[in-house]
Amino acid sequence: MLSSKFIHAFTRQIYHTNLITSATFNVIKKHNSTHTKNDLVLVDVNDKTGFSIVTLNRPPVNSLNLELLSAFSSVLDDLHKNNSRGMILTSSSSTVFSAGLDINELYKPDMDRVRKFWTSLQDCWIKLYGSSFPTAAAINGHAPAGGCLFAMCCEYRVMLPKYTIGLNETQLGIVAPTWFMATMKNTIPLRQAELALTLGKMFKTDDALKLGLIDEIAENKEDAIHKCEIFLKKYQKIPQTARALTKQSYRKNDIMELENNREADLQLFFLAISDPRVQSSLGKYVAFLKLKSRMKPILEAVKFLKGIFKSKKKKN
Ligand SMILES: CC/C=C\C/C=C\C/C=C\C/C=C/C(=O)SCCNC(=O)CCNC(=O)[C@H](O)C(C)(C)COP(=O)(O)OP(=O)(O)OC[C@H]1O[C@@H](n2cnc3c(N)ncnc32)[C@H](O)[C@@H]1OP(=O)(O)O
Repeated sequence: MLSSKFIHAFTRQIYHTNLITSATFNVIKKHNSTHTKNDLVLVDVNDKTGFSIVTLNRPPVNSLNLELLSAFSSVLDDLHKNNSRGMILTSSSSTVFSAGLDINELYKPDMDRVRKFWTSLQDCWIKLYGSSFPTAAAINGHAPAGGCLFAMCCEYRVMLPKYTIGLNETQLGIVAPTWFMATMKNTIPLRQAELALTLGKMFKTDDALKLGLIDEIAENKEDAIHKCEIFLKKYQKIPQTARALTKQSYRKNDIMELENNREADLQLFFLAISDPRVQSSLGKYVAFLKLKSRMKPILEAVKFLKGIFKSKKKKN
């Protein structure tokens, strides 16, 4: 009953998007690139392929706060309305794809804002994981937690060498929501997902490839985007509605589970972040991140000096 209702709704939605005239799409094409409020998310449409490159642009680490999530959510709406031919998700940072949820939204939160924040995150996940258009992630930097989640929502992942990706929540003393877990279960083998989730494991690029958490390794960002384009082009020969319905049917149980329990999920989140032990873990983590950031110049100076000593030793 539920599934036929769901398929029916999605079929209507997809037929609806197919019927949207190309006029709306041309508006985007003509301008070629569109930027959201505050430029937190940049959108560039490739005239030749019709693929949109969506760039998360919140320096320094693209941590996902309410404003970034709201901007991303409306970009996903636009792509859907404009019957996008495909999306490539990437980052404007040279070392971080996304640092995941902004810890400042979770630590000592303002309850009004945190409700909007969590609802926006739910919106983004439902729209991205269930998108009718095909998606690929060009992971040009570290992708912990929420960063990994958004990459896993895409159907294909290309990552640059020597970065890390994973759902590390347990390391922070928090529990990944069930829909985060479901997304990982849809990406890597079940047992590996359980181990990765309970250990809060971050995988280096090579290991992520072996595990199937990513699909390819690229030399640099341009190469990653190119590889994503090659993937998206494969769908050009496949009838659009059949492809979209297959994807959405495949993911529908996970999506319906959240759709039907959004308020309960929100309440569970409130309960979790109100727990003094969770707040204490988050507080320690915020302090650790700040300390690490401040120590960076010292660590870099030590590395530099070590290099000089090493080269002097070699000469002698
Ligand atoms: C039933 C439910 C139970 C419990 C629910 C409760 C909560 C569960 C909800 C959801 C699950 C959580 C999902 C998440 O996404 S949590 C976020 C996890 N993210 C991380 O652990 C990443 C932390 N960051 C890093 O590891 C590094 O920053 C990174 C590798 C990404 C980049 O390293 P780099 O050396 O390039 O930069 P840094 O010097 O470390 O950072 C620069 C700057 O940015 C600040 N920063 C970093 N990450 C975050 C973040 N996630 N949020 C906010 N701010 C962040 C860092 O402090 C530095 O700031 P400053 O000190 O001002 O320079």
